[in-house]
Amino acid sequence: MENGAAQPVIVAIDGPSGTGKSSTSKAVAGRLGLSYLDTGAQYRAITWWMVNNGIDIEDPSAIAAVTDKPEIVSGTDPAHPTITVDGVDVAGPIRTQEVTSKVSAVSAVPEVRARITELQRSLAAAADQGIVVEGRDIGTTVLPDADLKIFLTASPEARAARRSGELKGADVNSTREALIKRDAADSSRKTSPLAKADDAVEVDTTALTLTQVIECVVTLVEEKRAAR
Ligand SMILES: Nc1ncnc2c1ncn2[C@@H]1O[C@H](COP(=O)(O)OP(=O)(O)O)[C@@H](O)[C@H]1O
Ligand SMILES: Nc1ccn([C@@H]2O[C@H](COP(=O)(O)OP(=O)(O)O)[C@@H](O)[C@H]2O)c(=O)n1
Repeated sequence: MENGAAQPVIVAIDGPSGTGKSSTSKAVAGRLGLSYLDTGAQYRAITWWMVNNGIDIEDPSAIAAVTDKPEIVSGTDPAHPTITVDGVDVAGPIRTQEVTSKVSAVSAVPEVRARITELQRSLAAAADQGIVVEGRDIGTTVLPDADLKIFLTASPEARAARRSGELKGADVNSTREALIKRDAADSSRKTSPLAKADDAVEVDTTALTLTQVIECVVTLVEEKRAAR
């Protein structure tokens, strides 16, 4: 147990939008003293840069040609996660409706995925205590050897209600349609689509509170550590 606890632990948390990945991952990492990485924020950051630089989002070759240009830096402290592009704090701008509506197209470009995946692997390797990495393809592609893989799900209705609660005044029906559209694009792309890894534990969060989901994941991590 003591030896196990000293080894870094890698946790992959995947799932569609609004299933609770960010809130759960941040809390679990904070509780267990691990680093935390929001990979969606990285895809949003590169999308923000493309939009800001007038790159045609509909043209994958235009995106591929400039993929290496922006410098994307993620801070992995779960109490204070950060994201910068060329030194600029973009934590706010990456959450706009414009970026949200364009991120699936940018993140489907293989060159973008290759670059961001490499960044993610180097951050995971540098995390002394271990890390919770959340996204869409972490268990399947980015960290296939993760110690624990979780796949969060929830009904589209629950996810839309959660998201429109965050976006003040947003209509639940249009939020639901936008979520379904983004999930479909993320699940159907050729390169590392949103998917559950065969060895992931699926947790349906529809009827669970956030606290219950956090407890469930913390218990699973502790069981993994104890079994080492
Ligand atoms: N089990 C849950 N029950 C109710 N609300 C939740 C639950 N999990 C997350 N939330 C809320 O739903 C919203 C979306 O959660 P978030 O963690 O950002 O999801 P994701 O990262 O999967 O898109 C947040 O406002 C969060 O507080
Ligand atoms: N590992 C990942 C994470 C996100 N993404 C892309 O980035 C988008 C935004 O991810 P996010 O996690 O911020 O999305 P939300 O579910 O929080 O709204 C997703 O819709 C995907 O298009 C991805 O392709 N691969």
